[in-house]
Order: sequence, then structure tokens, then C-alpha cells
Amino acid sequence: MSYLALANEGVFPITKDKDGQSQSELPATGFSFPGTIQGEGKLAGVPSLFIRLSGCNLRCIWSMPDGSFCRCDTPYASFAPERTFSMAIDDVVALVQQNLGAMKHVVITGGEPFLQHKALADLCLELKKIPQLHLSVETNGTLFSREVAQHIDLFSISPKLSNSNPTDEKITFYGLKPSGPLSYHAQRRKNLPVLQKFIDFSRENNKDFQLKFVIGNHNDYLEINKEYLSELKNWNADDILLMPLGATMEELKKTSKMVLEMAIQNGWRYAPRVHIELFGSIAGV
Ligand SMILES: Nc1nc2[nH]cc(C(=O)O)c2c(=O)[nH]1
Ligand code: SF4
Ligand SMILES: [Mg+2]
Repeated sequence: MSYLALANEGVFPITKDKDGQSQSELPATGFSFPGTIQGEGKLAGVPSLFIRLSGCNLRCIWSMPDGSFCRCDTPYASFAPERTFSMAIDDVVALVQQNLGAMKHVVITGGEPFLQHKALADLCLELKKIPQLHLSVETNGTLFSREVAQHIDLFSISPKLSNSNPTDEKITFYGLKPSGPLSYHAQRRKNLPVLQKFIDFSRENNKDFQLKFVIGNHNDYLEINKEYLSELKNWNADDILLMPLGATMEELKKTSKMVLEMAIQNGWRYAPRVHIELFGSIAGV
């Protein structure tokens, strides 16, 4: 049996264990029932369960328009693995089944889920046996696996722009050591052949995808056009989403208006972060 490395919240938000017994604590949503809404992208607002996998091959640290820095919003699944645990695929599937209720959407996120492509393919195969289940994966778009992709309905791809590079100044600010993924981030973050594979696979197999760019800089639209869209084929304008940079409402307030203007002026979609508006910046919602 294969195992997956999960991060922190694992399968969330849930109220039952894998045997269907009620858990003693309420989920982070504060609700007495399982589930939340997809907070990001084309399916924002859709009732969903999430599975958070551990580990990432990137290390994003962005600059905000005011010059402050903003780190990955799930450091416990990337920078500083926290409360990582391994779980058998059957147990992950059982947790989903016990908590799915009337929901039809499961979102696999991370970290970078494709790092565990072998076990992930097994998980997706089992999950798709649940009748009418819709499966999304949140990915940074640097790794592709056909074995995983065949089971996915929506690829939520978030390519990272140069503003995410963990420069020396940012590394020093956070007191980090410039080794491992921190030193590879700049070379790894942009992988056009992988992005084109996701797009082509979606088109050939009747799946959906979105390119969800995190925006913290007035000039980001230039980079999106020049470095990405002019190099990629077979995308439509409504597959291109701009999401404001920020992990808290306070940070989102600093970027939202600029991102809204950029979206309208380029004919791309504006993608709010609904779960942060509704629940605040806490894990497990
Ligand atoms: N509600 C909710 N929506 C989300 N969409 C993407 C998420 C993520 O962390 O990848 C996320 C999340 O953590 N919660
Ligand atoms: S790609 Fe996503 S999970 Fe990985 S460091 Fe960047 S924001 Fe965090
Ligand atoms: Mg996230």
C-alpha cells in the first residue's frame, strides 16, 4: 500500500475520523459539519474538501508594492515542514468518504502535490471511484505527470513570476540559509514545456485548467504577456486569472485594487481569495 506525506491540516475541514466517529474538536471553520468553499479560481464558492500534501520544490518570497515582503502562505508545507505525517491512501480516501456529505469537489493542494506523483496517482484513481466526484489539483506548474493528470478535472496552475524570487535581501530578512530549494527557486519557477503539457493535456482530454498568477507588482502584466502568454499556445483569456498577493486581509487590501485594474485592462479574470475574506488567515479553512 502506498503512503502520502500530508502537511498540518491534512484532509480538511472534517468532523469525522476514517471510521465515521465524530471528532472531539470542531474544524477550523467553526462549523459543526465538514467542508468549506473553494476560495480561489474559477470554482471559487464551490463547496469542497481539501487535501494538503507536504513538500514544495519552490520557495516563494514576494515583494509587496510598499516594499515589504510576503512569504508563501503555507510555510508549513514548504519552507518549514510542520506537523507532517504520512497516511495510507486508503485512509485518506476513507476520511474523504466519511466527510464528503453533499459535496462533490475535492481539491488536492500543498506544497507541490506533483512531487509525490506516484502515490498521488494512486490516490486520484481511488478518489475518482466516488460517483460524480470532481477533482482539482493546485500546482505551481513546474512538474507534470500523465498518470496523475488522467484523473484530474481542473488543473489550477499557479506559475510564479520573478517577483517571487527569494533574493539575498529577502533571505537575510527572514534569517534563512540560502541552500536547497531557496537557491534553485529562480531557475525552477518558470517551466514553459510543463505549462504547455498541462494546457495540451487539458485540451486533448476535455479537462479544464486555469493559469492563476499571484500579482504583487504594477508591471506583472508585462511579464505575464512576454514571458508566458506569448510563448504558450491554446489558452483563452478566461483561463488567465490574476489573484492579489497577500495572506491576510491587510495584505490583500494593499494589492487588490491594482490587480483588479490589471485584470480589466488585459481582459483577464480577477480572482479574489474568498476563504480569507470569510474565515481570516488561518490554516484548515
Ligand atoms: N478554502 C480554501 N480554498 C483554497 N484554495 C486554494 C487553497 C490552497 O491553500 O491551495 C485553499 C485553501 O486552503 N482553502
Ligand atoms: S509554490 Fe506555493 S507552496 Fe511552494 S513555496 Fe511557492 S507559494 Fe508556497
Ligand atoms: Mg495556497
